[in-house]
Amino acid sequence: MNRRGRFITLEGGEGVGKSTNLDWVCSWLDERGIEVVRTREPGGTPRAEAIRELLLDPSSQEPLDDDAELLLVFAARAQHLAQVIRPALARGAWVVCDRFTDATFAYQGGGRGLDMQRIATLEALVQRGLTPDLTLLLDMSIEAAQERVDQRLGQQGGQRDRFERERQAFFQAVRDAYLARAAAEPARIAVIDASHSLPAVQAELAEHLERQVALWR
Ligand SMILES: Nc1ncnc2c1ncn2[C@@H]1O[C@H](COP(=O)(O)OP(=O)(O)OP(=O)(O)O)[C@@H](O)[C@H]1O
Ligand SMILES: Cc1cn([C@H]2C[C@H](O)[C@@H](COP(=O)(O)O)O2)c(=O)[nH]c1=O
Repeated sequence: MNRRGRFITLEGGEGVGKSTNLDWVCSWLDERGIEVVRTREPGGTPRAEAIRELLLDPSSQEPLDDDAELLLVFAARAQHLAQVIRPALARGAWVVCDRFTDATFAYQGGGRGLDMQRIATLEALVQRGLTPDLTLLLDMSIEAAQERVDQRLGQQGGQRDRFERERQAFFQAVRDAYLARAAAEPARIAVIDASHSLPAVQAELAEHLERQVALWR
């Protein structure tokens, strides 16, 4: 693939501020004249969003098998890559995505305890070498992030999805897996202290984005 754009992902556990900061990252790039495609996983296309519904729906009485969950995540990703991400990168747009495969290693690998090597095999099959140029990992304590989730649900209403209903140990394993990936790939994954105020978090995000823009030009 003739890849001209850049691929930025935001990652982190529940409630760390990904959606809030995704808006800000997109505006920051837009102000610099860069074409931005804002998207998310699981989802990003109508069919992939339908898979997202299956994954997040807390109401079904039928438990979702861990392997089925993993394969659904990658099925949605294959569709998203084909319909949105690869075409956007090929025409030179920058893709900013709320979660990508680091989330699979963190949630299905760390949280569910699935074999990381099996996940890596699916990653190679589906992505064929396409990985993010920069990953902004928002990190903070589980307890403080849960307070933010409660605060958001209090303000906006809605119910906890299937993942948000998991227990504390699951979220701790997710966080540990994210941090392990960041330690293994420090050149790609920047860890941002998400417990800071929004302006402080965004100042740190800007430093990483500046570096990416300088590399690109
Ligand atoms: N740095 C911050 N300081 C204080 N509050 C924040 C900060 N960042 C985000 N918030 C607030 O925390 C709540 C959760 O933020 P947001 O929805 O962006 O998180 P998220 O990571 O996308 O969550 P989820 O994974 O559950 O979708 C929101 O009410 C948001 O306004
Ligand atoms: C990409 C991806 C996502 N998940 C989980 C993580 C979240 O709980 C939900 C998505 O909802 P949010 O609005 O982004 O918080 O899906 C996952 O388990 N595996 C993945 O690869």
